[in-house]
Amino acid sequence: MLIAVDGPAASGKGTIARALARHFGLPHMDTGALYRAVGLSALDRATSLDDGPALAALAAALDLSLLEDPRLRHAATADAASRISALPAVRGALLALQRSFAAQPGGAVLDGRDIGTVIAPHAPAKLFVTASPQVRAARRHAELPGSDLDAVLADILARDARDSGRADAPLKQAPDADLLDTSEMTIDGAVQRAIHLVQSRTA
Ligand SMILES: Nc1ncnc2c1ncn2[C@@H]1O[C@H](COP(=O)(O)OP(=O)(O)OP(=O)(O)O)[C@@H](O)[C@H]1O
Ligand SMILES: Nc1ccn([C@@H]2O[C@H](COP(=O)(O)O)[C@@H](O)[C@H]2O)c(=O)n1
Repeated sequence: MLIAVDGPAASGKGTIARALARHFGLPHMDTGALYRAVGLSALDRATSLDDGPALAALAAALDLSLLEDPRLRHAATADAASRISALPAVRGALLALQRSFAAQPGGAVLDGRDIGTVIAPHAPAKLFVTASPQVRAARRHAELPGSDLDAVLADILARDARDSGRADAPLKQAPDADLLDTSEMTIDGAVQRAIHLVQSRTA
């Protein structure tokens, strides 16, 4: 069973994707972490966030230990990830890794921005998870001690605009994806709804 989960920043797609993976006994890939790792690697090396060839080289030889780095969740890393992910050379360098994860026997759950549209458009179950920007900002603010709610909201809106507005693999709902707006849902409620939607697509 292959499940594609997409949505904007802090919508809850990672929480839902992990819960689906546990429920259906599938491996899970957080593809945003790959872009964050490339962004973090670029910040560490002072590589320009506009230098496509240099960033693609970092992505192609990605140090997977960076996926465990706590700095991956910092706002500066998220911002860098959002900038470098607009570059086709970077996206191209991460494509094979994601597609081969999606192609493993038995299936997988992947979450990101372009899973249902580019990485696995053939996935039988696709969710587009969203929530209002205010709700997403409040959730992210609660996760980041010492953060400023207005700054978190501004960061989320800027990332939404960049992720949706780029030419290559923009954030958008696939035509055959089920929309799941979690603004008014608890985590448990959202997970139960997601399981039901996947079951109805794969029965
Ligand atoms: N339905 C919900 N109700 C309340 N809190 C939620 C809900 N879903 C997720 N959360 C919380 O919101 C925060 C963001 O969720 P999560 O990390 O799953 O979002 P995401 O879309 O994967 O974020 P990102 O794209 O930035 O990686 C987490 O603290 C999570 O526990
Ligand atoms: N499939 C994807 C996944 C992520 N991105 C970019 O990475 C940034 C960080 O992702 P999170 O899911 O961890 O928030 C995100 O803002 C996107 O710019 C992507 O382009 N494609």
